[in-house]
This record gives sequence, structure tokens and C-alpha cells, in this order.
Amino acid sequence: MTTSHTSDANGAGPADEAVRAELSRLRDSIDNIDAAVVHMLAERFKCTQQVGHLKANHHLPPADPDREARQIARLRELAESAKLDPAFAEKLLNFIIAEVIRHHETIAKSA
Ligand SMILES: O=C(O)C(=O)C[C@]1(C(=O)O)C=C[C@@H](O)C=C1
Repeated sequence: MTTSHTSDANGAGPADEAVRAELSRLRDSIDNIDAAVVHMLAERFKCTQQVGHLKANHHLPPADPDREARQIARLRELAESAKLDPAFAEKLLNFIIAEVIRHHETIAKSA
């Protein structure tokens, strides 16, 4: 059914157009945030690669559980004050650190 005051050629009316514009605006911001996350992670991995070489050169173990415990406690507090689920923040950090430890192990094997 087509009614000229609510629909255009695609069956979308003025309200749908506003919704599409809002969705597009929000998605532009999401794309910018995702790009920032990628750039920040790339910088973090540049640092951790250096840590990996330092540890391998000085025969230090790839993982440091005490350091991780401090990082998790700190990140959970930051998450809480930012109204982000602390459990999610912890899972994300653990996911990143697991990848870093894998890199450290690769560096140590090739040293
Ligand atoms: O700080 C270190 O010792 C690191 O190797 C870096 C890092 C991290 O990614 O933050 C990774 C592994 C360790 O278990 C703890 C922290």
C-alpha cells in the first residue's frame, strides 16, 4: 500500500528518513571509535613487542601474573567509573594479554 504522505518510492516515509540519518550518524561515530581502538591497539602491541625482546634478552618469563593482577584490578576500577561492565573490561584485557604472551613466547623461541 502506498500513501503519499507517509511513503516515498522505497516505501520509506519522513520518519524512516530521520531514522536512517540518525543511524548513519551513529555509525560514522562507531567507525571513528573502531579506528581509534585499532590504532591504540597497534601502539600497545608496538610497546609489548619491545617488552618481549627485553624479556627474551634477559631470560625473563613471558608472563607476569602479579603485573596482570594489578592491571586487572586497575582496569576494573576504571571500567566501573566509566560505567562499563568490569567483567567485560577484564575479559578484554585477558584476551589482549593472552595474545601478547603468545608473541613473547615466539620471540623467546627465536632468540
Ligand atoms: O608487562 C609485562 O611484563 C608484559 O609482558 C606486558 C603484559 C601486557 O600485555 O600488559 C603481557 C604479559 C604479562 O603477563 C603482563 C603484561
